[in-house]
Amino acid sequence: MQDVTALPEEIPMEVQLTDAELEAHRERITSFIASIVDDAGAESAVIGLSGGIDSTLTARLAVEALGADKVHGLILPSTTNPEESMSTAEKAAQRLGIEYDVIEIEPIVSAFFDAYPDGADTQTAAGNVRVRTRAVLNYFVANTENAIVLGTGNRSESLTGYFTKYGDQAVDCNPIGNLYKHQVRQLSRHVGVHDSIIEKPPSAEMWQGQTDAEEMGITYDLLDAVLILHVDGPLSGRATAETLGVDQSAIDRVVELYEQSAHKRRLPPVPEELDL
Ligand SMILES: Nc1ncnc2c1ncn2[C@@H]1O[C@H](COP(=O)(O)OP(=O)(O)OC[C@H]2O[C@@H]([n+]3cccc(C(=O)O)c3)[C@H](O)[C@@H]2O)[C@@H](O)[C@H]1O
Ligand SMILES: Nc1ncnc2c1ncn2[C@@H]1O[C@H](COP(=O)(O)OP(=O)(O)OP(=O)(O)O)[C@@H](O)[C@H]1O
Ligand SMILES: [Mg+2]
Repeated sequence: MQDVTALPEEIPMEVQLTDAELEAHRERITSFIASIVDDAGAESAVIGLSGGIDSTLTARLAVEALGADKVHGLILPSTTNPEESMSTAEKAAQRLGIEYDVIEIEPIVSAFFDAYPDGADTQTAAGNVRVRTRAVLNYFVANTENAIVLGTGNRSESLTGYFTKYGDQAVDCNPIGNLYKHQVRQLSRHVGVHDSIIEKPPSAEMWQGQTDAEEMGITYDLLDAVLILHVDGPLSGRATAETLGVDQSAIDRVVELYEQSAHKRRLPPVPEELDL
């Protein structure tokens, strides 16, 4: 796996956000959350808490936007979540002073596996059942409490399709959706998310030992650089590889992830209108 821990300084990227820019993002995101809830006539927001950086940052900004009494955390452990992650999620909820429930999802997941045993041992298919089960619970609570479901998706995940269709993507809004993963880390530091959460390797925890970087075959730092320069930016693939000092194969991998996941970034298509 290729890595670039320190990107060459001459790369003209908005990689390092200044304090003023981070404050602007904070302000934009908190007003966004407040207006989404308000415009929907909702009373509060629901968010799944995993003990990871995306959900901890989003929950923190939601508390800033709405107040702690208007944010409801759901901690939804399964057999594939390390206990440490779930206790980190609980501590984060307690630190934020929000109401939270811990609901074990394995009995629900087992019912799916009993109903269709062929998929139970298929790593991604089974993991996606866990992710989609959480989405059902998020909306069960949102419907009950007249609440909005806050998503935690970021731009790096969106552009690579690194999420479960109608799973963790099944939400009402994505407050940190404009931020690349390294910017999520910067904003998390800026608002005071605990270092241990910022430094933990990102993982969907859909199976034991899973990490985002290993599954995607690229680190977030390199992924973000390629997204910024090539997928979102003006450089050719070759110029991006040369600028970053990495093999073309890294660029090809990112482009492959981006192209293969186009279907996850649009609404389900319908046939063209008949011209009768
Ligand atoms: N071209 C196309 N046009 C329309 N639909 C298409 C399609 N290709 C596949 N599909 C549909 O999409 C399905 C595959 O997509 P999906 O069901 O999402 O499944 P898939 O993309 O295979 O798996 C989800 C991926 O997201 C990762 N993930 C999930 C959840 C959280 C996180 C995290 O970072 O925390 C990461 C997970 O590790 C895995 O790599 C296919 O079964 C098919 O139904
Ligand atoms: N065990 C869980 N309980 C409740 N929600 C969860 C759980 N696992 C995942 N989620 C929800 O799914 C989202 C997507 O997971 P993802 O791993 O991308 O984010 P994260 O765990 O917050 O951050 P990261 O793993 O990158 O540090 C989480 O942010 C959270 O909202
Ligand atoms: Mg995670």
